[in-house]
Amino acid sequence: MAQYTRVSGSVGLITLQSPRVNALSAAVRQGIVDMMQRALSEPEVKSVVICGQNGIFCGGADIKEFGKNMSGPPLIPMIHAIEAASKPVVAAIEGIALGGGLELALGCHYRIAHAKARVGLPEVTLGLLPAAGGSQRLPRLIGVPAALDLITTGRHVTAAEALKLGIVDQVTDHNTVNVAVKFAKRVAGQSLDPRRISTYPCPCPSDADALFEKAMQKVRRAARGAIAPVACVQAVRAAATLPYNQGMEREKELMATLFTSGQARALQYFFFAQRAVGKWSMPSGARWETSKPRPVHKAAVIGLGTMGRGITVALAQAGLSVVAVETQEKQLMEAKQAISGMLERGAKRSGVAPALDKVSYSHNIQPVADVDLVIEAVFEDMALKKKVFQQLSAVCKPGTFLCSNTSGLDIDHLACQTRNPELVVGMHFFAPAHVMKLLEVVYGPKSSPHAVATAMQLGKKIGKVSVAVGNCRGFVGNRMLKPYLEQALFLLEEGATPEFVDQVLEEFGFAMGVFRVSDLSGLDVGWRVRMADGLAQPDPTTGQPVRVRQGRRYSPLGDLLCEQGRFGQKTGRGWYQYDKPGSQVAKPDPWLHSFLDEYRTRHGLVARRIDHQEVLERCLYSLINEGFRILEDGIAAGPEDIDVIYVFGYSWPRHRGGPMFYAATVGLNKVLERLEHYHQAHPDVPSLQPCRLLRKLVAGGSPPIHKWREVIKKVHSQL
Ligand SMILES: CCCCCC/C=C/CC(=O)SCCNC(=O)CCNC(=O)[C@H](O)C(C)(C)COP(=O)(O)OP(=O)(O)OC[C@H]1O[C@@H](n2cnc3c(N)ncnc32)[C@H](O)[C@@H]1OP(=O)(O)O
Repeated sequence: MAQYTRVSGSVGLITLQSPRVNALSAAVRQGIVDMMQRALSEPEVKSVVICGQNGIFCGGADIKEFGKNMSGPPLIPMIHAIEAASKPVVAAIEGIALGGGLELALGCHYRIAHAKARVGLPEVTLGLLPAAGGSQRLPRLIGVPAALDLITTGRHVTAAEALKLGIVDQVTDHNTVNVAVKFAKRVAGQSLDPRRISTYPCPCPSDADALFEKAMQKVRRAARGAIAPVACVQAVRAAATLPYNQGMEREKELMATLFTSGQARALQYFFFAQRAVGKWSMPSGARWETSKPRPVHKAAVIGLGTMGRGITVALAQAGLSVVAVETQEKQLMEAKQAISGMLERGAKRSGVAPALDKVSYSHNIQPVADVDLVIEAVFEDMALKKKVFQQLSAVCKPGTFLCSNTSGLDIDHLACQTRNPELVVGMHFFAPAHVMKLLEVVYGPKSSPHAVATAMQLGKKIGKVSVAVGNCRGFVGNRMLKPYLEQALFLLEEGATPEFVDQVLEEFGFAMGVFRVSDLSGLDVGWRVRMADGLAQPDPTTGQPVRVRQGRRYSPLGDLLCEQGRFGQKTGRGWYQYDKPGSQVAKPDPWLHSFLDEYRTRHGLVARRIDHQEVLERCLYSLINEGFRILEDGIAAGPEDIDVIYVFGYSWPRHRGGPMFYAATVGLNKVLERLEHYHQAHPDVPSLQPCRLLRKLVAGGSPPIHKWREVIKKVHSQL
């Protein structure tokens, strides 16, 4: 809807009204068309201001309408009519003007923004391009390089930057609508010809071909197979090389391909998935709306290794006071230096003062007595963590939340060490903790809804996307990773090379294949866990590693590499070789190939040709199958939780929506059929056995992903 009022005698004020972000739904578009007609037909009205209700100009097209039958007036003619109007139209931008919202503002003759407003064309993040003239008007207004940057990244810019770039004409600290109304009165009657952006020539640099070639290479490198960024470059190129009307035709053509693409569907699903995870629920019935978080002003971090340092930085940068505790004096000194460096570099990047004074350091636990929340980040060792939780429980003031950054240990065992187990939750950060967006908030059987709500709110405050998950070995992310890693090792045993497996996964869209990731994070990390689990020891009778452990197929390849001191990048050798320890350039290693040959011979394995399809299916479908088990077990509330974890924590390509959305795209019956096929070929690999929920979904006709929760509920009620 849009409301019309006459203000200050001669200004028609059109207010967009569509909670929460005044998206351009059919009703809003109809309202704009009708109210513009009214303003233009009233002789007393000399100029028009468009604004949005509740301090938000417009969040763009209504994404919920995509994929449905679009009704109401189309956006492009609506914007053209505004630009062609005979009376000046001023956009009063408060809050945000994004996507179609900014395109609407670009169709206006003037733009006035509040100092706190942000503008941008984020369509690329939804698998689209700015197709309501944005790709043709913005380069004409601010030039090709700046428009390419904004359109291909989708980044939001502040009002100050928008003014500098020339996107807005004025920025104000005062009431934006009042300022816009005054402005509209002043410009009434002035010629509008110089204000219609579509008539501007596109300022095009002399080396346009080279510029577009470079831009194309850059987006292709970053896009990991996403098609929208490429189409965005093509659309801007059309603006630079074609007259406006032909450019608009090209924009429409490119959009037609994107609009119906699977990638756009995946990215739009992912947009709503990110919002869905904030609406968490626990099997107990506790939910986000009814669970009140407690305020956290002061926090503590225990253990200042890599993770503890990153967590300290993330908390301090968000304005919290942090007590950083490290009992080893040398490590404490090093951590102080590292944390200060990270804070200084971060502050320089964002143009603010470094939050050095937010962090106080201690080599004992006493100063945590008055904090509101503690995050334990000591070495991943249950005995050590238990001891820390006992100490914290004794030292902290009543009501302090005690959180562990464990990546997979049992939260309940830690909660049992404390006087108030209801205050204990997991806060599983991902390295580097001040950079990675994901936070798994892990609730145990005793965790209170307040503790979960507080950890979720703290996550939001420090800029993380937080997902509430149940307590099990590896939680969601690492639990699903296990069968994926296992399949990758089995593929090596059967004839593949690390570089081939990685190539297939990188072509799929992962930033790095499984073996390159393993080299980066260090092979010894998993080795230590397997040793603690009694898996990595050689067979006591022969002294030879065996390929069966605990009754199922096991690959000791990773353990054997670790026994040789090959821990990955840090030792200069792992699944690949590196020029020197610490180097990041991975090269195939002939030693590793001979080692694999010898290994296969020793174990009577005959190498066979393994194709792309098998690598993808075995690695991804085993991971997806575990995802279904996680849903079946109630560890994640819905597929969106898993997908958000995988995109933000494990570099799953966003344009494929996450593993569960991908399974839905491939077809659940196909996933089931291929899992059955591989399980038949490898009956000693339980993770390939299709789980009950997957079978149930297929038997129920493979309902769309937004209906899975209903099936999951039924599965739970039958248990
Ligand atoms: C051939 C066809 C031609 C068609 C041409 C038209 C194409 C136009 C392209 C576009 O305009 S695409 C849309 C571009 N806009 C965006 O990408 C903005 C998306 N929104 C956001 O980034 C954020 O929501 C926000 C606007 C920055 C606000 O963030 P905040 O954290 O304050 O709130 P949220 O929780 O994210 O959102 C609140 C609420 O609003 C819903 N929502 C937000 N934006 C839209 C939207 N564009 N359409 C529909 N709904 C939207 C969001 O889902 C939340 O809903 P909930 O139910 O409260 O969870």
